Amino acid sequence: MVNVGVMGTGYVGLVHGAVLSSYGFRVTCMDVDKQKIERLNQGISPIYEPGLEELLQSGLRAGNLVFTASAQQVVQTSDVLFIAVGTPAKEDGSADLSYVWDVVQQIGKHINGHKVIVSKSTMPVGTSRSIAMYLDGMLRGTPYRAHVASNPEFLRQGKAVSDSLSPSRVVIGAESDEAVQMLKKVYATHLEQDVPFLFTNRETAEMIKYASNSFLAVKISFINELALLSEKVGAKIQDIATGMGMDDRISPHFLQAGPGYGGSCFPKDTQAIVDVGRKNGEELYVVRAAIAANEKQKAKMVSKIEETLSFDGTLKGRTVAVWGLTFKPDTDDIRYSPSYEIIQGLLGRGAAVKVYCPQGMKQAKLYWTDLNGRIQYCGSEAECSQQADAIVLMTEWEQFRAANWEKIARGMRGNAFFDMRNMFAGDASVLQWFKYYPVGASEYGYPLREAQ
Ligand SMILES: NC(=O)c1ccc[n+]([C@@H]2O[C@H](COP(=O)([O-])OP(=O)(O)OC[C@H]3O[C@@H](n4cnc5c(N)ncnc54)[C@H](O)[C@@H]3O)[C@@H](O)[C@H]2O)c1
Ligand SMILES: O=c1ccn([C@@H]2O[C@H](COP(=O)(O)OP(=O)(O)O[C@H]3O[C@H](CO)[C@@H](O)[C@H](O)[C@H]3O)[C@@H](O)[C@H]2O)c(=O)[nH]1
Repeated sequence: MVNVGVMGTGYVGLVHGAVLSSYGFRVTCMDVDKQKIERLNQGISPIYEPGLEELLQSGLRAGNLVFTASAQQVVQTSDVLFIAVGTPAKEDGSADLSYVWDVVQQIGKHINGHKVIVSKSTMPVGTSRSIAMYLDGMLRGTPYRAHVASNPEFLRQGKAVSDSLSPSRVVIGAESDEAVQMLKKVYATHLEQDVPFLFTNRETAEMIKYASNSFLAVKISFINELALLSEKVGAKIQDIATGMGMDDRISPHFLQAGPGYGGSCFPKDTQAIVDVGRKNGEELYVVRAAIAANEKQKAKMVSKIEETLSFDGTLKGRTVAVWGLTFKPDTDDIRYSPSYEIIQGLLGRGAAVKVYCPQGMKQAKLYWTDLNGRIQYCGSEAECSQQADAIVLMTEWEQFRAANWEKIARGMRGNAFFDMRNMFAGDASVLQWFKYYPVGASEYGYPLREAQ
């Protein structure tokens, strides 16, 4: 049986390690964050991800999932090592590969046999080859070999466990038989399940990851720009997306207009591919435009609220209830969430801001420290809306559907409802209580669908 090592226990490392342990592999997960490792050893997940904690606990109980802070232990007990550390954006938009190189150095230092090294982290084209060259240099004069492969990860947060159990595809960029054979063993379950596999070279695998994320970001920015136009010309963006999506070549996915994309991947990966383009003398105009349109979208959402609510060109004296801080539902991740910029925009125009999020408030208090003392954290959507002039729904958490609308509306000072996710478009049970402002349709253009 193959011994698997995972370096980095963020979303990708943890979910990948836990899923492989559920397939019966002995998996050692390593992280430099000792507190995280301590909690993981107690079966406590450091992130909110449906189904993950159960998987961690069953791996720990079965004894085939081990957490350690020792790089030596993970390197020396594993046949295959997955690199799953962060590759965040630097100030200039390029990918910060310092965590990746820390891990590679640890591998070179502790290596005690032939190993297959697999990058799951999203890395600019050429990085896997550089890692291979670096390790070859370090191992010169020893009997050991490092076979380096790229195996990008496509999981979505909030659906990470199910995406890992049933991935859309497995992409393997490998240039040695040892690496290919090892990854076929690791992914034997997916091979049996007829998950599509693509074997290619390392550069192509690295590019597929950036290409996929950039393309999805382009799709979102495209529909968001059309949403802004639709508001001006009396068209309805949801119907436009439905009509476009009826063409298989376009598909209806990733055509939900909203306040702009966020998260730990699209914003940094679009910037990183533009940076790679620039360094190679190719301007990626389409991706650059998607980034610019995303910034515009967030600013436009603030202007829309301001234009609707302001008395005297500012939002002084207005109270806004923001529902949802995470960049999407079913995660506690607030990285690059559009909520942050919308809140900043509202505060900058003088509004008082109250917030509520089912899972994101702990992280927000911890990381959005510049907002501490400037916004009021509330215990529920109803408390958040008390005496507010407007609700701004930022994240489409399912629990919002069960809100007591009459109670919420009666507890408010005003009755504006900005639905940045079009979650309640056409829903008469909600619309009867509010002046409703969706994204991508003029106020009078609704309901989009006839209320049942
Ligand atoms: N989050 C996602 O949904 C997702 C999906 C696909 C791909 N990716 C990519 O996967 C990579 C990891 O993303 P993430 O969101 O899981 O990261 P993360 O930021 O959540 O976690 C990274 C982890 O690596 C640890 N780490 C840092 N240096 C280390 C070292 N030297 N040794 C061991 N551990 C170390 C950190 O302590 C942290 O726990 C990134 O390149 C990202 O772009 C992320
Ligand atoms: O039609 C849509 C779809 C998404 N979004 C927004 O786009 C962002 C990203 O959403 P999503 O892609 O669902 O979340 P992630 O978990 O960031 O997953 C993306 O980024 C991961 C990290 O690279 C990849 O692995 C996944 O395949 C890719 O979907 C969020 O702010 C969403 O609200 C929209 O505004 N409209």
